Amino acid sequence: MKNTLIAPSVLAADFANLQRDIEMINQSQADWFHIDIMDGVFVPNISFGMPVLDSIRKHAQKPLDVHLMIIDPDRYIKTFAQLGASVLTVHYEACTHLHRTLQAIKAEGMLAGVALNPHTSVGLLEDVIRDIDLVCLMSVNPGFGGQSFIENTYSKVAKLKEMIVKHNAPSRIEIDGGVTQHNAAQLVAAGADVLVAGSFIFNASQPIETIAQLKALPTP
Ligand SMILES: O=C(CO)[C@H](O)[C@H](O)COP(=O)(O)O
Ligand SMILES: [Fe+2]
Repeated sequence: MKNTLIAPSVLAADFANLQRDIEMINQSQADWFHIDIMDGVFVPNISFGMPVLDSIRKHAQKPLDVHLMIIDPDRYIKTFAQLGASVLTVHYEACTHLHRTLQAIKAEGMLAGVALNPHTSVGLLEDVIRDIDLVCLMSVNPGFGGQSFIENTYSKVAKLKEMIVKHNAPSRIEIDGGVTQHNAAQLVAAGADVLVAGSFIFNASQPIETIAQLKALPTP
C-alpha cells in the first residue's frame, strides 16, 4: 500500500497565532506544510511573502511544499531555495519555457512541481511528464481558500495517472482546493498521492484528528 501524503495549507491558519498552528502541524501526522504564494496578478489575491515564509521555516519541522501563484516564477527560484522550500511548484499557465523552469528548480536542489488550473488539460504535460516530480491539479480556481471542489478533477486524476504509468514517470499527483471528507477517499482511490487541505483542517474542531483521518484513507 502506498503512503498518501497530507499537506495542510497554511493559508487557512490563524496568522495571529501562526506559531501555535505550525506546532499543531508539527505534532500531527501531516507530511508537508503547503505554502501558497500569490502575487495579485496571476491570481486576484495576495497572500504573504518572504518574511512570513522565513518565519514559518524557523518553526516548521516538516518539508515546505511551496505553491507559487505568480507570473514569471523563474525570477524567484533561488530565493525560495534559500528560504528552505523542498518542493517548488509553478503554474503551467505562468511559464513561457516550462522545461527550463523545471531544470532550474532541480538545479537548486528542490523537487519540481507543475500546477494546472481547472481548465488546463493534463495532456499538455505529456512531453515533459518525466521531468516533473509533482503535478498539482487545482480542484478550485486558484487564489482563495475555502472554495468548493470542482468535480471534473476526478477524471483529470485518472487521465494523469494513466499518463504517468505510460511514461514510467516519477511524478506524484497532488490535489489542491476544496478537499474534504466528501471527496478525499475517491481522490486517493483514483490515484492522488498528496492531498492539500486548508479550511477543512483549520476549521475543524479537532485538526489533529482530521489530519489523522485523511492519513488513514485506504489506498489502492
Ligand atoms: O492554492 C490554494 C488556493 O489557490 C490553496 O492551497 C487551497 O485553496 C487550499 O485551501 P482549501 O483547502 O481551503 O480549499
Ligand atoms: Fe495551494
